[in-house]
Amino acid sequence: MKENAVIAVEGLTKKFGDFTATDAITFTVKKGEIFGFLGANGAGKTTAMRMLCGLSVPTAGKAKVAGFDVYRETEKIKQNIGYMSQKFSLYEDLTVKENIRFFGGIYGLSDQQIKEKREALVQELEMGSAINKLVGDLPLGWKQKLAFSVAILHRPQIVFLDEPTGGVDPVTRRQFWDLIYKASDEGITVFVTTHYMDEAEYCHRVSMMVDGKIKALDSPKNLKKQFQVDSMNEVFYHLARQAQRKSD
Ligand SMILES: Nc1ncnc2c1ncn2[C@@H]1O[C@H](COP(=O)(O)OP(=O)(O)OP(=O)(O)O)[C@@H](O)[C@H]1O
Repeated sequence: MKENAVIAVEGLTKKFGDFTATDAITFTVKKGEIFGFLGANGAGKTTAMRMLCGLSVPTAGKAKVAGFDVYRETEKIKQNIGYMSQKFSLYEDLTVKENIRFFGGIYGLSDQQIKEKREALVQELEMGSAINKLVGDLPLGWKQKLAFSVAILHRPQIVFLDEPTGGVDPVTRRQFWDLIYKASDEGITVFVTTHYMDEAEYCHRVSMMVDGKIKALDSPKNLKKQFQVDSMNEVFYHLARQAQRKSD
């Protein structure tokens, strides 16, 4: 593994029968880096992310996540990562406090650690008044910020975010990204999929996936230069229109 690489992927492939969902992808991600993992619907992002999280066995290729092998050390991987998706995050029928206690317990934190983390988190998110509210009753933007903070409660090496800000406006997304930058400054690596191009602009580097393959990978600035365009939106459009694969 390259020095400083917390994710190292080489020729990683996943087939479902004859269909190759993720096709020999190769890249590395550095400690503290914010790595955007982009692609049109059906490009193969979720499939790749599931392999990196130790939730799905690759068909071929190699990958190490937090120094652990995706074939043999999936339990170690799960202990060293955080995960947040639009679909699975917090329990809506538990309060903010109960969610923090529940996930803190799952991550193996002591009662004292959970209390300290909870106090810091509530202060950071300015959520003191909501601590005993049901998560289901909170505005979506608050839920997402809370879900992110809970996903890094145990200070994992890497946090995987699968379309974390779906459905909220650019201002709320920007606030969410302040939390991402803070985590990155603390050395947590952020691996994020998104369909929002304002978020792509916020990443240190972005990979663009088309039909299972990585077609471009660089900083937003260099990608714009490479494709001679002014925005990540145009970079995305340029690449995504090459896709043959139909989205679901
Ligand atoms: N378990 C499975 N069995 C068969 N095909 C699958 C399976 N999981 C995913 N696929 C197919 O693999 C392709 C890639 O899917 P994947 O969910 O990884 O894409 P994605 O880039 O995450 O898309 P989206 O942005 O819509 O979530 C799709 O064509 C999908 O239908």
